[in-house]
Amino acid sequence: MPLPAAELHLHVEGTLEPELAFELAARNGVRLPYADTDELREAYRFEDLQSFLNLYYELMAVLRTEQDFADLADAYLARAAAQGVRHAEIFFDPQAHLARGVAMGTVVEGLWRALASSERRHGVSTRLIMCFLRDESAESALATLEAARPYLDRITGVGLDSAEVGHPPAKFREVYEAAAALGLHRVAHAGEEGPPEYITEALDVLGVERVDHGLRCMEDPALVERLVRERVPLTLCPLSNVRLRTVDTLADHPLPAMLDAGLLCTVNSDDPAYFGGYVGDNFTAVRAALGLTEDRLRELARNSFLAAFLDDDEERRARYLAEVEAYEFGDTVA
Ligand SMILES: Nc1ncnc2[nH]cnc12
Ligand SMILES: [Zn+2]
Repeated sequence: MPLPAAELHLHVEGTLEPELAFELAARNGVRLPYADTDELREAYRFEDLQSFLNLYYELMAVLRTEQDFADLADAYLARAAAQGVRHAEIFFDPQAHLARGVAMGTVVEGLWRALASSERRHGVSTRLIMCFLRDESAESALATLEAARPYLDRITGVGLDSAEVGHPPAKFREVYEAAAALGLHRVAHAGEEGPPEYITEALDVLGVERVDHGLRCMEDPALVERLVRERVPLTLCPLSNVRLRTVDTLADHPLPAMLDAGLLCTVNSDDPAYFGGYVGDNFTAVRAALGLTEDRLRELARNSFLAAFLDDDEERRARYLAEVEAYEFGDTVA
């Protein structure tokens, strides 16, 4: 039985497996510049975040209808459930779809079709987090929030993703203020490739409640101290870090040092179709490469539920936390 966990850093577009990409391409009459799934998988060798993003945005061309988004999310939820995910807070990138002429309603209602039946079909509770693309303008982010207004009953929070370096969080002060005024939760990618200062700025200027990645906080001891003191959750993605060369190998990942420092770390999959594994695979990999003890693994699972946006359902959080405490480890965690 897999370790129960919440997934808090997951881009739904990053769950597009090659097989589904070709199926949707055929369904929608979209031509992909790859002969087959093997040739596509060959393209999954990334130099850095940008080289991944290029492919990630290119493949989105196959997502056109509500049913496409529903099928994408449902396939993720099935895989995640099989690996122990009990609760998933799912990012999506509306600007990447709006730019292709796919309406906000198509994206949100399509995703919602899968999310609405997720508990019944997969035993996974869900939340939706709408991300702004940080390499687009602040005005575009504001227009995106405006376009999302009719769907805000389906959206729990906002996030910030895409190419980090050169696009500091402060650029998005206004849209985060507007999101806060609408009662939305706030997170942001910071300290993946960008410097520790971006993490501080995300906290101080955007008022984020969690930091996505946050890996480079380890370069600034005062920032680590602050993150520990303020109990700011970090949504780490170990396999992603290796594939995007943020760390050299999994054995070099700072996760053990981060836990030793008292940081509230969680383990997530980011873009599992591209980075070689879902949440359980990430747990399995860090357990093997970093020799994490059962206590540490349980702490990571506990942290995921503590950091989840379940403030509107504390009973559920308590139930999930009890599952973590009752979990009996075997040879595998996925
Ligand atoms: N790891 C990542 N960093 C920034 N933007 C992303 N969009 C999808 N995955 C991302
Ligand atoms: Zn991410």
